[in-house]
Amino acid sequence: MDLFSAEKIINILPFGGITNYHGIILNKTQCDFYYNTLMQNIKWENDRAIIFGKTIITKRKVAWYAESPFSYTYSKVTKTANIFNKELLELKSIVEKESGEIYNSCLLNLYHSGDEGMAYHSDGEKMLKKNGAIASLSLGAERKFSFKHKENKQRVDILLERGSLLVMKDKTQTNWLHRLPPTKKVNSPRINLTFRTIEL
Ligand SMILES: O=C(O)CCC(=O)C(=O)O
Ligand SMILES: [Fe+2]
Repeated sequence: MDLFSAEKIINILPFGGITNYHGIILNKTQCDFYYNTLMQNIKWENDRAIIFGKTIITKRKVAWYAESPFSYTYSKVTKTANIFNKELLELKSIVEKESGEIYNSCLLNLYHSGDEGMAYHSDGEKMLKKNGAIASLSLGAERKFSFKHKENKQRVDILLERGSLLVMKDKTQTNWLHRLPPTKKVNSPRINLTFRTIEL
């Protein structure tokens, strides 16, 4: 984070956590380049989710990348992380500079259209550093993102612009759920990268 960009960073949560919206941090050329390259080069896989005790395959695709090939268990399946490629290392460095935090892994999501989203959850897995920052970078279609407070159900919505950065930290995951609602208004793909710190 540099002194000149500090003024446009805002905490969008009224209480119970810090989630800073940094606005657009990538220019159009960078957005196009990374969107196209990641679409081609990432080892996208279908994701699994457990709904009412049944494992289903989601249309949304995912991929885990990290500094080292650590194993992780997700929806009862153990997988091994891919190693960061050149483009992910470049984006990690940009995001680290902008957020003032360091990350060692990245979960990527590919939503082919507005039909695909992600249900309310918080990212509090045991492997994640407690109250560590999660930095979310958006490419492709703009989508609405929603927070809901776990106790009083208060909602906060934000539009995640192309090339923008949202950093969830402090008590955000303890007190708030978040989701990417499906929408009829979008019919082009979105790629989201969430940089995280895994305790290895
Ligand atoms: O797609 C997004 O903007 C958020 C994804 C997310 O919440 C997650 O991967 O945990
Ligand atoms: Fe999440």
